[in-house]
Amino acid sequence: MTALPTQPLSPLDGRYQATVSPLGEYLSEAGLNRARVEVEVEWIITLTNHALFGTTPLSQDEKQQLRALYLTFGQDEIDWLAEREAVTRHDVKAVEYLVRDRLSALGLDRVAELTHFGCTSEDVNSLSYALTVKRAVNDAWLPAYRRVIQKLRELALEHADAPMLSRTHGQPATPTTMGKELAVFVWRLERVLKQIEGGEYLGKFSGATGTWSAHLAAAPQVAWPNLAREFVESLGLTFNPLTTQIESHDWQVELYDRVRHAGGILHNLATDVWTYISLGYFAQIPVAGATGSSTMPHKINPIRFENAEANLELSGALLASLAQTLVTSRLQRDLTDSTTQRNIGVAFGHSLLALDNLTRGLGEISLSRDVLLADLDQNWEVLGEAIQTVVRAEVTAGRSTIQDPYALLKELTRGRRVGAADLAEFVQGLEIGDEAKQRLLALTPATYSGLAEQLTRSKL
Ligand SMILES: O=C(O)C[C@H](Nc1ncnc2c1ncn2[C@@H]1O[C@H](COP(=O)(O)O)[C@@H](O)[C@H]1O)C(=O)O
Repeated sequence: MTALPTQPLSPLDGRYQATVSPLGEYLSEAGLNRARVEVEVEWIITLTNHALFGTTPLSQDEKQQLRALYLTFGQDEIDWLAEREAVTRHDVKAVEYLVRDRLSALGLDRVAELTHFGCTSEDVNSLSYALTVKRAVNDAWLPAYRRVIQKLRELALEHADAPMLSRTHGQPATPTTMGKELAVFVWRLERVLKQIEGGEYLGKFSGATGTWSAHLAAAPQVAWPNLAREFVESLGLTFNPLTTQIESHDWQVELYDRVRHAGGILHNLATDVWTYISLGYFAQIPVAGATGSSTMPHKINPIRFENAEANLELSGALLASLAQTLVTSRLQRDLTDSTTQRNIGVAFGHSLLALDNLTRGLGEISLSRDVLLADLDQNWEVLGEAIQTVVRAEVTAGRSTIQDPYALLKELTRGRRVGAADLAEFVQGLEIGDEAKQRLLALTPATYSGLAEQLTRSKL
C-alpha cells in the first residue's frame, strides 16, 4: 500500500471544513499569530503616541504601514513565522522577530527596541486570545446560534395552536401544543444567549509576574497600570489589573461553561425533535437526490439531528475540559494553558457544526397535525386530571359531596384505555353543578391544552 498524501486528521479540517471555516479566521494558529502581530504593533503605536523614551508619535502614514502588517497578514507571514519558530522554539518570540524584521524594512529601526517592550509572552497571548475568541464568538458562533433560535421561533409560532399529547416519563400526559414545547427551547436558549452576549473578554498587560517591574525599572515616572488599561481598553477588551504572569482565564471559563450549557439545551432539542420524528409527529421533507438508507429505499433518516447530537457531545466534553484546566495555573504560571487553548477552535468547531445541522434539520421537517390529533384521540384518559380537579372545585364550592375525587378518577382511568363515550357517561353521572358538567362534557384531549397557545404567542 502506498502512503496517502498528507491528510487532515480532524473531520473539522476535512469533510466539515467549509462549515467551520469562519472560525479558522480567528481560532487557527495563523489567526492567533495575526492577532499577536496586531497587539505588538498597536503597543509600539501606543508607546510612541505617549512619546516615551524620547520617541515622537509615528506619522499617519507610518502607522498605516505598520498596521498593514496584521491587516494584510497572509501566507508569507505564516511561512516566515513557521521557519523562525523552528529556530526560536518560542512562538511569541518568533512573532517579535517578524515585527522587528518588518520595522526594519519600513525604515523604522529607531523604534525597533519598543517591540514587545516590557512584555512577557502572556501579555501578548492574553490580548490575542481575548481578541480572537471575542471575534469568533461575535462573527461566527453567535450568528449561527441566533439562526437556530430564529428558525425555532418560526416553528413555535407556526405550531402554537397544534395540540399534542404530552409524554411525561414517556407516558401519555396532559396535552400541550407543539409550538409551546418548541417555545420552551427558544426561551431557554435566549436566556443563555443573553449571558453569552454579556460576557467579558479580559486581558492583562503587566509583565512577567503582573507587577510592571521591568517597566518601572525602565521608566519609574510612568503610571504603567493606567497606560496598560488604556491600551487594553483601546482594543475593545476589559482590563484585568491583578494577575500572576497569566490572565487568570476566568472569563474563558465563564464563556465555555455558558456555551456548553447552550449545547446541553440544543442537545435536548435535537433528541426531542428526533423523538417527535420517530413518533411520526414531524415528517421529514425529502431532499431531491438524497438517500436515506443504503439498503432500505423507503427511509429518510434524521441525520441532521443525530449529527448535531454527536457534535454537541464532543464540543461539550472539550468545553468542559477547557473550563476545568484553564481555571488553574500552578504558582505564577505553568504552560498547560498554551496547549489547551490551541483547542478552543476545535470545541467551537464541533458546536458550530451542530448549530448548522440543527438549522438545516429544522428547515426540513413538517408537522403532521393529523398524527398529533389521532394520538390525542387515542388517549381520552388524560382528561382524568381535568375531571378530578373540577370535582374538587365543586366540592369546595358546596355543589358536590363526592368523597375523594382523585381516587374516583384513578379507579376509572389508571392504566386503562378510556374512550370518549366512557368519559361522557361518567361525567353525566357525576354529582356536580350543571355549568361545570357542561364544561367537562365539551372538553376533548385536543382542547385540553390550557394556555399553551397563548403562552407561546405572548412569550416569544
Ligand atoms: O515571556 C515568556 O516567554 C515567559 C515564560 N513563559 C512563557 N509564556 C508563554 N509562552 C511560553 C513561555 N515559555 C515558553 N513558551 C512558549 O510557548 C509555546 C508552547 O507551545 P505549545 O505547548 O505547543 O503550546 C512554545 O512556543 C514555548 O516556547 C517564562 O519563563 O515565564
